[in-house]
Amino acid sequence: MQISGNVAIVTGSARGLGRSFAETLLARGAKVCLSDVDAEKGLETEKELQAAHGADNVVFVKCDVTKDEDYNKLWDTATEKLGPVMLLVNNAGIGNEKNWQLTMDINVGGCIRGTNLALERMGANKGGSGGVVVNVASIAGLKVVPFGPVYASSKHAIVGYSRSLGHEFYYGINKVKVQCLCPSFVQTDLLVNSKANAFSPEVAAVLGKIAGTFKYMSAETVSEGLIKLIEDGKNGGCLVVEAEKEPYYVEPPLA
Ligand SMILES: NC(=O)c1ccc[n+]([C@@H]2O[C@H](COP(=O)([O-])OP(=O)(O)OC[C@H]3O[C@@H](n4cnc5c(N)ncnc54)[C@H](O)[C@@H]3O)[C@@H](O)[C@H]2O)c1
Ligand SMILES: CCCCC/C=C\C=C\[C@H](O)C/C=C\C/C=C\CCCC(=O)O
Repeated sequence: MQISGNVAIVTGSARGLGRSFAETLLARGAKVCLSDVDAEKGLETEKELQAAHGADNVVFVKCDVTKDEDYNKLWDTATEKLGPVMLLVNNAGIGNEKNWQLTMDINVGGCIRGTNLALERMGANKGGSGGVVVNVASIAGLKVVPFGPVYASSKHAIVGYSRSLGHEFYYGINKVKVQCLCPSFVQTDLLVNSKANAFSPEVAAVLGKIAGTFKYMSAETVSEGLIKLIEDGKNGGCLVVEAEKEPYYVEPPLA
């Protein structure tokens, strides 16, 4: 899909990777609707990005991805203020092994709620003109993660969901491409919060050593991966982004 001139929604974009995705899409000529459960930080980010990219190109709408009614309002406001939405990046996510229900509801439920709404609003079979959904999974959706089994299972679910819905069978009906992005580590608040909500002190200690164990990438490196995924337009594509490697597509076995 061409990015310039199109309208995108990015969930969880008040900070971290979501903010970087929004900045990169804006730099490529898209209009972006920021959204987050944290309205204070979201409005601060809106102000900064409007100053950098133009007040008519960025808007913030509060949306808790666990709430259907918030998603509906988000889509309506984005369309009203920026134009027809062609790209949804389901990015909001947490790592809370203690509150596993919340982790599943945000990480998996948020992607499914957002994707369902996107199919309803963009689907060619529903009067829309098609579009693209990118679900932000993680390399934790493809690997064993001893320090985060709940987080890993939420990300495995997103990979399976995106690859399945990204099947040609669905595209033939709705003309909406569904893809997923699987980054390795980036230093964001996610890691800090995951450590605070770790399953046990032993696991928290392991999370405290991530910096010395794995290589971090910049958020910009991951954002370049997002752009590649959107521009390649590989329906059902699952793109891995790791430090010091070119981004690469994976097809888990038994496909
Ligand atoms: N940081 C990494 O190393 C890394 C690697 C791979 C994938 N990811 C994924 O990238 C995404 C973004 O993570 P990040 O590292 O930028 O984390 P982050 O904590 O910096 O940002 C997450 C954002 O999501 C928002 N959020 C939390 N709950 C929400 C809800 N219910 N509704 C709406 N917004 C909500 C937060 O307020 C925050 O702004 C997550 O899905 C994460 O799993 C992160
Ligand atoms: C308790 C939650 C787990 C940690 C969550 C915090 C940050 C998350 C970052 C990313 O999503 C990556 C998470 C795990 C990566 C898993 C394996 C790393 C293997 C890297 C490699 O082999 O190169």
